[in-house]
Amino acid sequence: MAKSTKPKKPAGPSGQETIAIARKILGEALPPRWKLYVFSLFCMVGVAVFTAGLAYSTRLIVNEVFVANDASAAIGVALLVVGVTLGKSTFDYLNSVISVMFMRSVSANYQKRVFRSIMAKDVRHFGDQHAANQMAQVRLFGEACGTTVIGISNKLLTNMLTVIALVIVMIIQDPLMTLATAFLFPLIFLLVSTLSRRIREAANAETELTGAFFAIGAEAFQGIKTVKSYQLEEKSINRFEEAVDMLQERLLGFARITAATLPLMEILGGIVLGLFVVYAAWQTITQGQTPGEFTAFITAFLMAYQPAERVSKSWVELQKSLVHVGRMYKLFEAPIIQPSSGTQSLSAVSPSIRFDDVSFRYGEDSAALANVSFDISAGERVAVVGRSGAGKSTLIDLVLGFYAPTNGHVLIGGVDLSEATEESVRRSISLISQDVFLFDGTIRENIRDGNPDATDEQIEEAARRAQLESVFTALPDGIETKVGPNGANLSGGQKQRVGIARALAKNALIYVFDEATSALDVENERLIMQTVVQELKGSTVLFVTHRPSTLNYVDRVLMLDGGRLVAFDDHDTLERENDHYQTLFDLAMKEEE
Ligand SMILES: Nc1ncnc2c1ncn2[C@@H]1O[C@H](COP(=O)(O)OP(=O)(O)OP(=O)(O)O)[C@@H](O)[C@H]1O
Repeated sequence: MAKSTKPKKPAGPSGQETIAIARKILGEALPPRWKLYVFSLFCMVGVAVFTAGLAYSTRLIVNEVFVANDASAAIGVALLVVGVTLGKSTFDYLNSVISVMFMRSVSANYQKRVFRSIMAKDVRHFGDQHAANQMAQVRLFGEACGTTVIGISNKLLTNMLTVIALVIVMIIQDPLMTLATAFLFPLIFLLVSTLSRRIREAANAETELTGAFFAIGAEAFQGIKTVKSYQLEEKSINRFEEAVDMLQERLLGFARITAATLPLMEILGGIVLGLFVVYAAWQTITQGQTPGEFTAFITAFLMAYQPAERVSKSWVELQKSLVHVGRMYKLFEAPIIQPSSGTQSLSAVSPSIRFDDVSFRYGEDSAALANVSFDISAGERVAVVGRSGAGKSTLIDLVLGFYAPTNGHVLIGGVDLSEATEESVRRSISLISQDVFLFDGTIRENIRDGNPDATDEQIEEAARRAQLESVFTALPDGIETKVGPNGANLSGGQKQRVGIARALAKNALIYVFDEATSALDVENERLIMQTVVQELKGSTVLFVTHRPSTLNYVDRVLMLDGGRLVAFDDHDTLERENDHYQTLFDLAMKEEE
């Protein structure tokens, strides 16, 4: 289920926090790309100098050609103007290309980091968030990093350098008037900081809205058969449209704020121009100044105005990206709770399993497992049974080290899982679940995922042991058949057999079959269970099951009810000695029918 799409109205980060985030990302992103950056700086200075040169050349045009009435000077001045424009355009072009290279490189780098960081989270994190939502974060955060770095280090800098160069031209022409225009700066600062604050407040909700947009869409497509068979198209469409409208509203809000920047800046500029016309007329009449000086000043002012507008617009847009970058750092910094993060290896231990007074809660909910204690010997085969919600999957997740117990200890071969390395826990236990997940590749590649070091013969042997040979005869490319996205080209039973082959290739100490044979018919289940019993002699095997036939292959039955261990012995003894056992067993097995 996607989380609620309704965004809270969170306060954005403060200006100081924003500056700290900006410094952090620049500190990380610029040093490794310093050569490119130095070249980019060179281009920025080039753009600024040539732009100022262009403004200054208007003085020559007016004074040398028109005021002096010298047609012969026109060619020289014209060539100069073309040369200056060519220089400016060349640097502009180079600067744009470099900034795209820079931006892509930064975005790609952070997209990889965000993905890696999400992958490192424990499984609980994935239960809370839709996969599409997480992918939206990967994309949004990565792109925000690229936009931020390039926004600050290139766009802002180029425009600021250009403004400085043009202000120098203005000072050369008329220092007094330049000083008079300085009153604009506090006004611009006030305007920009007000808009920035509003953008930061608005940007916080964007990640959730974008996530909801992808999550709701993906959910409908993934569950398309359910959607169609229950005629839920309208419901899915309405949910998606609601998400689109909310995102749209937010994006329009951003657009309104950013779009307000330019007209407001223009009004300020218009006031300065009006004042300047009065001042220039007075100077010409009373002080006898030449029109060339005024033209150069006005050109420099007008030319400076554009980059100044761009500085303020980029600054306002930057606030939005910085909010996303801030959220990304929070993701990086959030502690990763690894249930097994010790130093001990499980590779040499015998595969016994001990639960020592284990309890487990999901958050504040009531205990999913309460005071469970048992010992499973190495090499034993145990069926884990119980009604729906009894705690079977939770127990298995604790054995797999996906969660750490809230109380008590889980030990494998005498080693507490909290003291074992995560890598050795993963390597020692093999899970074969009901919903087999396959990657989009060949059957061979999927089996190899169980053991990347396996030889081709070992892979084929694992396929044979999982009764896949009969499947291969029906598939044109045999073991090289492409399974499609999540095995879409295979039947449910074929997928389960590939999943079993992958687990067998792993050569683990402990095997957990979580309803793994539920999609197989009785005959195929029998064949596979015989294989499992024969081939996994040295390993400990747990079967979570609702099928009574599984009991033919196990030594003992572990029964849970309401999170408590209610029975643990061989089936016949339990039937004989435990009054509740048969009733509970029948109820648990009925759920299969
Ligand atoms: N991710 C979760 N967050 C909160 N509660 C959960 C979560 N997973 C399971 N539970 C709760 O924990 C209890 C045990 O669930 P569990 O999935 O372990 O039962 P189960 O015996 O495997 O059920 P089933 O046979 O239906 O798969 C249930 O009350 C369930 O609602």
